[in-house]
Amino acid sequence: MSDPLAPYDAVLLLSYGGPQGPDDVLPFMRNATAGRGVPDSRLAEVSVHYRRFGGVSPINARNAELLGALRAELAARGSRLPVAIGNRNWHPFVSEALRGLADAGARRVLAMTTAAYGSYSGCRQYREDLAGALDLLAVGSDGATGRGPEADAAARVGGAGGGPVEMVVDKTRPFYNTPGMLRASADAIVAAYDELAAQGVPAEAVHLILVTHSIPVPMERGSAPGGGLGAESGAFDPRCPPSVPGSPPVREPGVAADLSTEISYVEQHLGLARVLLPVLAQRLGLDSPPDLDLAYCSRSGPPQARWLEPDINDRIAALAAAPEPPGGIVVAPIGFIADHMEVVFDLDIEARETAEALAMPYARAATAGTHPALVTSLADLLAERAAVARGESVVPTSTTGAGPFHTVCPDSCCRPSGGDHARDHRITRHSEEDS
Ligand SMILES: CC1=C(CCC(=O)O)c2cc3nc(cc4[nH]c(cc5[nH]c(cc1n2)c(C)c5CCC(=O)O)c(CCC(=O)O)c4C)C(CCC(=O)O)=C3C
Ligand SMILES: [Fe+2]
Repeated sequence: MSDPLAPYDAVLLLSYGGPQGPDDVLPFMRNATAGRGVPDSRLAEVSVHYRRFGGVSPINARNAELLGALRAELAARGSRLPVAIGNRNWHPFVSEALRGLADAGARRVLAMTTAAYGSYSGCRQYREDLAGALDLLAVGSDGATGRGPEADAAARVGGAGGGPVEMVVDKTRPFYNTPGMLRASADAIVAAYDELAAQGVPAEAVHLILVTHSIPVPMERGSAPGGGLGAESGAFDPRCPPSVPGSPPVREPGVAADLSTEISYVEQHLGLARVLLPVLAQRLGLDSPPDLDLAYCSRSGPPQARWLEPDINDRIAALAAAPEPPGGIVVAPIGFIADHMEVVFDLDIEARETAEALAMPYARAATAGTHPALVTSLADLLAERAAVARGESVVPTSTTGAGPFHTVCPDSCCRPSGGDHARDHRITRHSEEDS
């Protein structure tokens, strides 16, 4: 019997990666900031966050848990495909993961990111990582020496890996608008409200702040399939040449793609918020939904660059200074699916300290993690993408009414900045059947 995820022969979870010990911190930080205009002062500051946790990022353990849960769910659905993890900035790198899958016989891989929302960082940049890894694979290297042109060249000369392999990798759509994401977020926020209630702060007195990773304003403008606000008209920007020379435009078999409904990084969050808030009102017995309040954490980049605001700490301070301050604050990191460094440092340490200094009761909602509803939705998304690859008709579901996001990334998807085509890099090619 064929695998439910056929025609794919392997699944790859794409993630950011993080240091596994003190000696990894600096090289990891160099990878994470290489060529990205992050000042040395910020590199030093974030390195201290990692050292505070013994140089071990929590992201590796969280990703291992997700990998385990996804493997179990796929096995329960009758799939025998290997499921691996590959990271952008630390071992196992995407190149190492693909080499491992290739050595096990995989030639057509289905990739899914741990990023729930589409943006350059969460979508296109992973496709660039894949393109680089596929290049290494094609010349016969395992890429174990890491990223960057020099490392790549060294890996090629060293030839540590097996022989050259041609592989095709496809990627699933963002999953912020799946039922699992909604369910997991609602459960976590209700639990955080309960935590404050136990401290004597009733739900009516709580102010909810949804939090996500800040990104540069130009990246926000580029963060939609049509090239975002930077594109002049239409879903596809005719000025943007195919990223892979000679590749035909991407078409989705069986999917009536209305890309005009595709929305930017911020709009994706607001879309989830708009369906989440009424669910919360109902679950918490509130007369009206909590206010829609989205704040940002983990700003990076030089001080003069514009990033999405308000910062979560500034937002807490503003609420505390309001004429009628709330009785307590629930901070819900809906932008992240796991408790990695941005959550355990920026929210559990920094933002909590801000709230405590202002005598503001504070509870941080859990991330979705391995919530069974999320794992179900992730497996559904893999199945959906496999059906598209088989040429079957699929109707992608969306809880937000604003999607569904494209199942196959259009060429113009998630640019680093709204109008800056010169910065477009090579991205992975899709398989023949999709184009
Ligand atoms: C949108 C987004 C997500 C969510 C989507 C996704 O999950 O992918 C995300 C996740 C993560 N970001 C992470 C870590 C870092 N991000 C950095 C820097 C940056 N992030 C950016 C954006 C995002 N980042 C951007 C625009 C930069 C500026 C430089 C650049 O344009 O790339 C830096 C450099 C130092 C700094 O400037 O903070 C670090 C160390 C970790 C791992 C945490 C751990 O170890 O537990 C994770 C999951
Ligand atoms: Fe980041």
